[in-house]
Amino acid sequence: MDNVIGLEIIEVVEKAAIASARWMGKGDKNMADQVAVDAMRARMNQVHMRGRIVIGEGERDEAPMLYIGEEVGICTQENAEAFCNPEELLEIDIAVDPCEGTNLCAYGQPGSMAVLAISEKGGLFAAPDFYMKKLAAPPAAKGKVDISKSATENLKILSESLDRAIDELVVVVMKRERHDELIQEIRAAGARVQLISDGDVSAALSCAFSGTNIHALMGIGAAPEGVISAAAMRALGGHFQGQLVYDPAIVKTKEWAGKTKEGNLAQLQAAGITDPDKIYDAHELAKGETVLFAACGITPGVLMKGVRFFNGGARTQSLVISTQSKTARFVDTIHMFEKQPRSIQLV
Ligand SMILES: O=C(COP(=O)(O)O)[C@@H](O)[C@H](O)[C@H](O)[C@H](O)COP(=O)(O)O
Ligand SMILES: [Mn+2]
Ligand SMILES: [Mn+2]
Repeated sequence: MDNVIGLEIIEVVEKAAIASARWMGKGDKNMADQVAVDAMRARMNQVHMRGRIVIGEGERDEAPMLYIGEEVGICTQENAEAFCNPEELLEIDIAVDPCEGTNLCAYGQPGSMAVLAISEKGGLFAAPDFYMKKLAAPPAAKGKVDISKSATENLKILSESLDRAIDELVVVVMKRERHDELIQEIRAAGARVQLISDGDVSAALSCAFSGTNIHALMGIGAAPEGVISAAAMRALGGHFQGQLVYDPAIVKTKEWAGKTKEGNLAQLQAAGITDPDKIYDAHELAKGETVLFAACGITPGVLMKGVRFFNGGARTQSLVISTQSKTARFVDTIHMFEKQPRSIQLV
């Protein structure tokens, strides 16, 4: 799978990132999202694969999305039988977030990116559009920290695993009312908190690389983003655990204000989730034999630069991670928009 689509999926995230970046700083998060969705879909439909979207995104906040169950790939085009034999093409499942951090993009803030994860059919957990409690940590702490332990206990374990004092640890937490106590606890334990408004995929991913000065992600974000983060963390050998959250009183968001715990539990049951309290590790959320992850920076982030436009083109930076080739590949691309570019700029 790696060789066949590895290179093509770089372009899928690049196209989405470029489209979204044109709306960077314009204050319109839906447009930033919509153009990324359209660009991702268009490029995906040229890839030689039989793909199925298992995680789209947007139901929760009614954002534009690639639909769950949507089929993508070259064989979904009109007259496809004239130039491809579906039986010969790879059947794969895809989790996408064409613009992860729509607010970040709309308001010109760091950390938004176009992102996707791919595995063979059945290889990715088809997470419902719920919330998820998450714990991400560096490879050295994998299997040692535990989402069922308190933040204080996990910080002690992290400190031992990384051989650094607790006050040398930085934990990323989303700035949300639901995290007020968690933030207090982390600070009381002596660690430092980096608050983010959005973009917890980037935060989870950053934990896997030493040198980012991010040592853990704690707290509750969205479940679809949890699966995408898990795919990357599995391939990188980092720690990732997730647990669905179904109680609106814990989540404390206006989106869930009208929901009930009982209603949410019934929804999970209907989705085939028999144990709503299950703690999933990265290998369960992204269990396929081969897992690919690709991201392209929209705005500048910890790991990737954002899209930089010049007259007639743009430069992007992407990251492709593969369990098959055991690589984390940073890809730097200059895109030429005109047939005869006037100049190709190293921006
Ligand atoms: O920041 C995020 C928003 O993603 P997007 O809608 O694609 O721009 C994600 O990283 C978070 O995981 C998540 O969606 C967020 O935490 C949801 O929580 P809330 O904003 O409190 O509803
Ligand atoms: Mn997102
Ligand atoms: Mn998004």
